[in-house]
Amino acid sequence: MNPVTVENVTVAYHSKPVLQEVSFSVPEGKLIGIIGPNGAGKSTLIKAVLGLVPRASGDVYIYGKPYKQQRKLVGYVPQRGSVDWDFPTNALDVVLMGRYGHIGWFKRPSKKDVEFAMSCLEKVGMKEYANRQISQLSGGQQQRVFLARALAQDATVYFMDEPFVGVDAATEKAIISLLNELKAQGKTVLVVHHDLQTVKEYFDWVLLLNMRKIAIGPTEETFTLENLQKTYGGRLTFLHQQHAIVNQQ
Ligand SMILES: Nc1ncnc2c1ncn2[C@@H]1O[C@H](COP(=O)(O)OP(=O)(O)OP(=O)(O)O)[C@@H](O)[C@H]1O
Repeated sequence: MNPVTVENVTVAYHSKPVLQEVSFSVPEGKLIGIIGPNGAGKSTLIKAVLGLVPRASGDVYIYGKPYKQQRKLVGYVPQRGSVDWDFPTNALDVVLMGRYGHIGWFKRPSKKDVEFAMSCLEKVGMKEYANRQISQLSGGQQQRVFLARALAQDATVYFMDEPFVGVDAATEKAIISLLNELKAQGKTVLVVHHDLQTVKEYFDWVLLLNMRKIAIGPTEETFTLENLQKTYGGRLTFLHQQHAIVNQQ
């Protein structure tokens, strides 16, 4: 069964549509890049799947059932910029938030939960920052803490919104090896991604989006100049660059 199925989803902000009749399914155990220009509706698509913005129409299924019934299966890494980092909390507590689906909101986390959260921090190289206030972490370190929180969720399907933005090369490598680890465990990971140069290297599948679904499928067949042209429109200089990228690889 498909981990994610989106059927005819339309989303409008203040009655202006930003996603129109988007339909697709993704296969299990793949890393899938969501690619498209600024304002294409990539973040909105993720939020619509997770029920964080209302859909004007359409349905979303996670392993064949509505998201509400499958919440526990789904992990989310929001855009770093969308979070209030001044909120007074430390890295460990942020990661423990990922466990609440398992713990229940009104119970205290057990020793086991804390140990598991610490092991997630260790995986992203942030164990020694467990007690550090999140406002006192660098952007890349904050991003790693978010990934640790997603790992703590122990989900089956992950949605990540631009996890590579503002991180250094070492952190980018750490994140991509983590994504590959999740994939090796049979998990499905959908990632909003901007750097077209790394698409072929990182992703098994791509979803090209610009208000509508332009194309979806295995990267090799789908990440073509023709599809990029359809996705990015007539930005000529830009497309020349893409032409070089597509031809280089
Ligand atoms: N809360 C909101 N209220 C009104 N309009 C919004 C809201 N959030 C997003 N939009 C608009 O919806 C469109 C799609 O935004 P979205 O953030 O989904 O695009 P994106 O593809 O993720 O862009 P980017 O690559 O710049 O992050 C944009 O035109 C944006 O201005």
